[in-house]
Amino acid sequence: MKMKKKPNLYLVGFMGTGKSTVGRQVAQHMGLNFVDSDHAIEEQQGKSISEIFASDGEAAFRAMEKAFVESGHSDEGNLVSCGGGLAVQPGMMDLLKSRGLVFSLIATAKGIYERTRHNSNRPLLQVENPLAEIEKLLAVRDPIYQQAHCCILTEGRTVNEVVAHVCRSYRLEVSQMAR
Ligand SMILES: Nc1ncnc2c1ncn2[C@@H]1O[C@H](COP(=O)(O)OP(=O)(O)O)[C@@H](O)[C@H]1O
Ligand SMILES: O=C(O)C1=C[C@@H](OP(=O)(O)O)[C@@H](O)[C@H](O)C1
Ligand SMILES: [Mg+2]
Repeated sequence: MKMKKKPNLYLVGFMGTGKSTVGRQVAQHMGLNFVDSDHAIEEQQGKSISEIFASDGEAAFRAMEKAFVESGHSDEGNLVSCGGGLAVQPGMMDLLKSRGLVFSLIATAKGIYERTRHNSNRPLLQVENPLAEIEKLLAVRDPIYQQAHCCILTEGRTVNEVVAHVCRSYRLEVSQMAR
């Protein structure tokens, strides 16, 4: 990544770790433009994530995420809250890291289940046993999320605490890049 005053910050991590909620607030604090990959894709496609999964399928959605990363936003000044599966595609962590800083938000399967169980807008969790599905997906995805520049625990911490931690870590990473 080239040295930039306000490098892009990509928030990655599993569904329900708080990427969208935390990202919006961090963007406000840091003067970054807030982009949510799911919202950007919904707007571009004119339908919801659930409708995209139902009508086009998951593989098509992953191609839309890749196209978003490659050409859907400028290369500095953005905070991008990524959909949970975006960073998992082969080569994607390296691509994100070439475009900015990448931070992972981390939570346990149980915590994720509690945060997502009352929502029906995540098609991958609309199954008979969502907790088992979360555990299965986490086992595959965790090693990939851990390749981020920085991993931030969210369990047992308020949104405000996580926001403050992300802001501190972003400032620190930017100041170290300037040296
Ligand atoms: N640190 C936290 N503590 C408690 N609840 C949280 C925390 N972070 C996020 N949440 C809640 O979890 C749910 C999922 O958050 P969201 O930002 O949509 O996650 P993601 O974008 O990673 O899927 C929301 O209801 C949000 O308010
Ligand atoms: O983990 C995933 O594969 C997905 C995560 C979702 O975003 P959030 O992580 O913001 O819930 C959304 O992109 C889609 O339902 C698929
Ligand atoms: Mg989200």
